[in-house]
Amino acid sequence: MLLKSGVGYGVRNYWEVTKPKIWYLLVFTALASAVIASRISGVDADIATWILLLASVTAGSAGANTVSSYIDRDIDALMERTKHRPIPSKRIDAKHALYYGLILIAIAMVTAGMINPYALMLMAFGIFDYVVVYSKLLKRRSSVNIVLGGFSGGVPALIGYVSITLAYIEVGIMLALLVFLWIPMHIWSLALRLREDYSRANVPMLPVVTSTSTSTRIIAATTLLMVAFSIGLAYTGYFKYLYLIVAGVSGVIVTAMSIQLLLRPDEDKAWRLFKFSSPYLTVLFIAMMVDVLI
Ligand code: HEM
Ligand SMILES: CC(C)=CCC/C(C)=C/CC/C(C)=C/COP(=O)(O)OP(=O)(O)O
Repeated sequence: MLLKSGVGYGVRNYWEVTKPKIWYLLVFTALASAVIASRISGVDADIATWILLLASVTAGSAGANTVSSYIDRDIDALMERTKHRPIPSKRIDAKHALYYGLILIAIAMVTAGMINPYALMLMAFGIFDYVVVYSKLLKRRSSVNIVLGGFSGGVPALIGYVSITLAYIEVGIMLALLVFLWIPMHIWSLALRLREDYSRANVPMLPVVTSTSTSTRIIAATTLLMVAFSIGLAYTGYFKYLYLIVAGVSGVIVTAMSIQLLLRPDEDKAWRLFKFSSPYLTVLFIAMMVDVLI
């Protein structure tokens, strides 16, 4: 029975406004990067660092998503995909959501600062890039909004890495870059499937402002670039054969899906590529973690 009033109802709404199904993976990339950092460098962080990392990236992602939901409340009300969210559906007062998001961001900054200055600086950058650069400045103005806004997506992985060590920092940067390169396939396949929705809200996502053939060509090209980079990671000497096999097999699958979308574009193929994108990234990070742990 879905609660329609009372404490449980409020808690559910304040949980939902943070877009938890998104930040689960953001937090996972941060923790996975921290495990990789720990094993590659041999640094054994204390439990407090792990708890602070979990708290800061969860609060930072949840807070940034909540503030972006406040910023996007007008366009969210116009899109089928988002109009039932807590703010447009008036289950949470917009201003209350803003204050809530800002409190979460404050918690993220304090806990990141308790880890080290690098985590704090990266947290500030990641939140600024997503809330200000992407949500406030670019999302409604530029068809390449996710390029500059995409840096934020890779930041949790880098925060996870620097929370443990700066040794072999190139690995942390490569993990963040992998996420960054993954974003175009992730969002542009969704935007292709929901182009009418985005068009109604005047959000110039690339598939809205370009033809289907152009956007599917760009999706296929960015997917190939991401797959090549992911397989290249296997030859850096930090990971072993399991990751190479997983990156190879999953890379072939996601490449085939993007080429199928290019050759015979339709909404189902776009949706399937979008839905495959998150498990794909998850599996890559799991394989890297297992490779450094065994
Ligand atoms: C600028 C960068 C990004 C944009 C514009 C973006 C956009 C989106 C959008 C519009 C959705 C659908 C949300 C919904 O309808 O509930 C979504 C889902 C999701 N995003 Fe992203 N995303 C970005 C980066 C990321 C990053 C970096 C991660 C994690 C590393 C991520 C993880 C997810 C997950 C797990 C979902 C749910 C997927 C599903 O429902 O199967 N996103 N994203
Ligand atoms: C360091 C740190 C914590 C950084 C924050 C990283 C972060 C929250 C990235 C979120 C990326 C994302 C899911 C965007 C959703 O786009 P959208 O707002 O266009 O999606 P929507 O249309 O579903 O609202």
